[in-house]
Amino acid sequence: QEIMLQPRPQDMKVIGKSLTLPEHVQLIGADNADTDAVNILKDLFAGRMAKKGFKVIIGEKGDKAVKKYARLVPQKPEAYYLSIDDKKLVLVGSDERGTFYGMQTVSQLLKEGNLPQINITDYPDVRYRGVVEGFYGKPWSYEDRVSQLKFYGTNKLNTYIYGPKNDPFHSSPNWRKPYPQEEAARMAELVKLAKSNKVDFVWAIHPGQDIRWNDEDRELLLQKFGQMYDLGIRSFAVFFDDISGEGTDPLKQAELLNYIDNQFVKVKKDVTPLVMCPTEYNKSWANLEKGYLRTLGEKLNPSIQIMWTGDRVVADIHRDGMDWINTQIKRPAYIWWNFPVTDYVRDHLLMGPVYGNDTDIAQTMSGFVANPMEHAEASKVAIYGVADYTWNMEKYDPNAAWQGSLKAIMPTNYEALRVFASHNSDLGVNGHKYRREESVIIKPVTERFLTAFQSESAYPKDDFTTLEREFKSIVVASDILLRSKDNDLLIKDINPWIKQFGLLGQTGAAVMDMLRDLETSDKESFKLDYSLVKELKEQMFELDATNNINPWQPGVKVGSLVLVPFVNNLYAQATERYNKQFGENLAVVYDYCPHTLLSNISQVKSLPLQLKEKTVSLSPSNEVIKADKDAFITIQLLKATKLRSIEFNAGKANLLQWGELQFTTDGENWQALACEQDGELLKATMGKESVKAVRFLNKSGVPQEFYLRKFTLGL
Ligand SMILES: CCCC(=O)N[C@H]1/C(=N/OC(=O)Nc2ccccc2)O[C@H](CO)[C@@H](O)[C@@H]1O
Repeated sequence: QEIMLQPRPQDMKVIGKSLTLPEHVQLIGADNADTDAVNILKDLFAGRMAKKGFKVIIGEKGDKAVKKYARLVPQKPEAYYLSIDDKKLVLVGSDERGTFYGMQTVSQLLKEGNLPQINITDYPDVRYRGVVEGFYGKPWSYEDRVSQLKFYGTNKLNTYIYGPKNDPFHSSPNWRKPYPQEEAARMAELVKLAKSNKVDFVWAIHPGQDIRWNDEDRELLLQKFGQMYDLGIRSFAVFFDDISGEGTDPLKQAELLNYIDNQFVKVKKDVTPLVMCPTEYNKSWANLEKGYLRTLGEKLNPSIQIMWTGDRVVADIHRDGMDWINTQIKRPAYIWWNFPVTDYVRDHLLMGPVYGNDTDIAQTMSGFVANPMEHAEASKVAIYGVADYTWNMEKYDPNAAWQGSLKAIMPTNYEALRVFASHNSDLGVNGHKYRREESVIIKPVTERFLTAFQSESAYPKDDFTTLEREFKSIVVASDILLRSKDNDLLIKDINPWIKQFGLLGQTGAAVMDMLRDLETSDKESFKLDYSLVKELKEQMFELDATNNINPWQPGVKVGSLVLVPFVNNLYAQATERYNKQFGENLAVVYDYCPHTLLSNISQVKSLPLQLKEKTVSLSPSNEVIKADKDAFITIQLLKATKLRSIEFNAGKANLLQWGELQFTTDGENWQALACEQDGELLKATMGKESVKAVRFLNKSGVPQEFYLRKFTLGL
């Protein structure tokens, strides 16, 4: 069958039938070839080394041993030429990484236990490829990072940027301080592991929020870089994202970076080009009159890489957007792709395919790094796709890469993981309005089925069977994953979601049973299945309320785009059908949120409302909210209700000087709420009226900035 390699090689030709592994292998050139590559080679052919036998000729262009083949290697970084026939295996790298990557390919070819006869000429399309650990939330563990770096070596990714927002020594104010001994030692170990996997460990600093543009801070920054250099770091980045104030000045930023470039990078000689993250890092924030980007483009030394997230903070990358930014910054942008990061939708997992980026833009970018989830293992699905996409962009196939990633991270229980991942790929409603496909195969069946059921016409029997099988396969997949030994790190990390997924499968199956009971007019069974669904939904609610607790998007959501709405709607409508058919009055329960968010602040108006047992809340967001005068945020209830509590936290203690919490009983006339202030938290003292809506209003007559920490009504 066709040989599938990850990433897909640029050019591959099978030149004969596969051979059995040779008894004796004679290494030629091993003492000059890349050590890491030779180590893999010796593992692969362990026990077969001999003075005479099947020749394995290995080396980099310029090595004597491979002189004869040097012209066959592309003149590009990290390229290699691999040829296997019945007499010999030849592997030539354009550099050490090329040889190492060629050896990764040999390792994949030998997986089947035999030796294909093949010619491969290969090289990466994008220069810097990999991951930026740049999310808000719990940084990855040491164990996570070890597993990641090995994964990058196997998948030919050459860049890992260390920039976790919540690491105090990465960001303000402690970027000035050295790491404590223990942490420094762990970092040094990771750097060594990165090196042996041909990964640049890029240490990023995030000084912008409190940096002073003076010699003292400049020297402190160089000192910190020097300390990191002594730990083995040879690649550095400076992030100026998500800051306000003096630190956002492009001239000062450029001067500082050029100084670091001239006084540190150029002096050390073995340090890779500096990478910087601008304050205006996406097109929707670019202020062309101010000329921030143009200033950076003009002033920054040409070798300094400038990061870019695309047209918006979270966006897929397209040709026109690349042409636009490259013109502004006068160099190819270095893409920071904010996927599969979930620090703004923490209750969701993103395990679907990598898709949506143009495939004709490899030459327009100097780098492409993905910002992952705090769930390191689960992020490997997307990282695997990025490895394939950035190595051979034109030929990238999202679905093939997705299937390959699932097999790579769970070789035995691949099928169970595929079922799980296929229904856990969308983000749900979110402030960035970025969405993904989910439950793609079953989606049309659910729509067709629900339409048929609602219109009282007979639903297609095979659709019923398809749906019933899908829910059963979900229950089976969940049980298999919970016991799987394929990848303990993964199963441990996403355990709550796997359990929730199993409950969803059971709930769906029970709803299908309710429909069967209607068909057979079996009232008793219907009532039992109805109670079972009610119980299962309460278990899901309970699991959602007691796992993955965090102040932003708490809880455990699965199948939120298609399956959950489908099961909820069908459950409610089957109950309505039962009540009508048998003159009963079982409670008809939907789970959608009946309340409404209204706002004239663009960053806020598409945020989701979260309905819990006794509260309705606005989902908090990390970002600074820019509110013009008369800006408002309103939670409007389905019907006027006596409220238990009203809480509002905008991360500002002086809130009541410019803002006001108000309520209305009729949706027209607003009156101020008397509040007590506890730090930044506003608590309204409750009256006896029934409230139709509550709003926060900027009544200062001037724009204000604040954070959305909490806006919760107690029902
Ligand atoms: C070059 C990209 C910088 C970036 O994306 N920064 C953060 C980031 N920033 O996004 C914002 O919307 N930031 C922001 C918006 C308004 C005001 C201040 C910050 O979004 C990601 C997803 O949430 C986070 O993981 C990142 O750490």
